[in-house]
Amino acid sequence: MTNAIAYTKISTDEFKTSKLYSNSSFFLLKNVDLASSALGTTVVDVTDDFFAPANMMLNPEPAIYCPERFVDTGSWMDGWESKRHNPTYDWCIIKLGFAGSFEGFDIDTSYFTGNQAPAASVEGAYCPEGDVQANDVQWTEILPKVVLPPNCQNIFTLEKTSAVYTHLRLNNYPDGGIARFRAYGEVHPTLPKDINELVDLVYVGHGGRSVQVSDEHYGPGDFLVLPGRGENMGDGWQTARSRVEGYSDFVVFRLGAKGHILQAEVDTSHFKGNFPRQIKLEGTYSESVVPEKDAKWSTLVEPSSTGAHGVFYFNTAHTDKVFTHAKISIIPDGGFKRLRLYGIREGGKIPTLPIVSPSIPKNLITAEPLTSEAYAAYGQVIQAGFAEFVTSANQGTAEKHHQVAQVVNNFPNGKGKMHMCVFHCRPTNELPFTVKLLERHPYSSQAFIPMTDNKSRGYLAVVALNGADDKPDMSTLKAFVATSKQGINYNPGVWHHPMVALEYETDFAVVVHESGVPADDCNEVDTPHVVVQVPGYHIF
Ligand SMILES: NC(=O)N[C@@H](O)C(=O)O
Repeated sequence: MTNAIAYTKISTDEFKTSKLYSNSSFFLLKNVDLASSALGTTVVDVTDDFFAPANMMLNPEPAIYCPERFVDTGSWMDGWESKRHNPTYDWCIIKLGFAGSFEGFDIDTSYFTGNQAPAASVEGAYCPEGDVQANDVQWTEILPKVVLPPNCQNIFTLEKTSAVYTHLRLNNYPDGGIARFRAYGEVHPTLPKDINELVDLVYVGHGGRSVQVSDEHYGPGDFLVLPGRGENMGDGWQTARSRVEGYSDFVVFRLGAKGHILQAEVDTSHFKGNFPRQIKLEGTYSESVVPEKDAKWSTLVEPSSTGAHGVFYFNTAHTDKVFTHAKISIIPDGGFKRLRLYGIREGGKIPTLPIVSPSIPKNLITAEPLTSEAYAAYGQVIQAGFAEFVTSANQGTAEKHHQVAQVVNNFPNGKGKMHMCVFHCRPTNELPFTVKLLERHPYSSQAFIPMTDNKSRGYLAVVALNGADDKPDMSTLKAFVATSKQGINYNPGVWHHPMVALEYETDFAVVVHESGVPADDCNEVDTPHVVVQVPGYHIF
């Protein structure tokens, strides 16, 4: 169907002041690149991407060029590149992370100099469910066939906003390479039907958009409201270093829906040396896209500290008020990964406060520091300084801390033999850590004693007592963070997770009795999944 929208091709310089990019109040909102993989957009199907995979077009990072790099199909290219001599044309169907309407496109042929796609067009389809390639799905041309010079951005603004689509089809005439495909527009918000449901009012999928940013030197303010928690610091908002006394950076968001803001979540994941010393949150009500200069701002969260690589929750003031915009300030500068503003839309029923953040998994426990007292029901901590009986030893050159742990052999008929071994443990790369199984040694205690070269952040001990059904009693599940100066001894029959070393490879000397009969030496069971967050590590 060809009812393409009239368009204007603009230069790269004009882009920064065009409606596609500018977040000044003169133009419409700064548009978001709905084709970005950062929004969850993916390639559904492509006719051919022999030289380079189509999904690379969706990478939010700019394309790069590595002329010296070759792969088995030819030159390595950063983008989509189909093979030569297509008698008709290639196409690529992408499923948008969020349905949206469009203001323009950038079909970027950077670094494709003799193998670029000479021409392209863009179509859209609205197919929230089912197969977008089914015969009854209607595809509408949004951008007609346009010429693509090599090695440059090709930016097209539409004379009017397109309809709302869930999928785009990029047609590549007849074949060749496209480095990046940007589809600038606005998310078509999908908010829960139940107005009393707690929602993240600033989330991009709910229509949240940045409308003013003081500085986004290293990463755009929009990144704060993207899905997920990103992969690294590049997925967050980050400013330049300020050198002015009393300075602070900020982002003003227009909420996806006006409402009561009840709790703020600030995620500083991967911001380990540049997280904000403090944050401040304000709200206002304005019918304008960008609040007026004299807008009245209410302080929802007074300047409050954050920290490295973590998630911080702040209950807000003025929960009775309805806001249309929120302003998050970072003092003095820096950056963080995500901002969530949990609230109730105007007209909805405000729940009992404070709320429990919906981002905290229901099956979450937090690891606590390992101490003899806290661990007593499960076994003993092997460390100096806590024994009841200490004597001088080694001609006065040492102290002997007596009987810090009970080494127990309950094997019947003397079947168990004491063994010492070493566990060389690689650190977990999964934090928060999900417990899915536990093990026990029915007849023997088991001691783990770290032997580190001081490169250890310690380890995680997850334990549970035995239940009446002879399975782990999950109500007694606890998680402890042990330092590299603490050993741990599991009492016979105490359920525990296999060793979880943190951050560095760690060797453990292990003392246990074994009979050589597997069922008597160790039992392992699957458990309901429990998420363990470890303070100071990547946490929810
Ligand atoms: N990527 C790549 O090698 N492309 C060229 O070989 C070509 O366009 O055929």
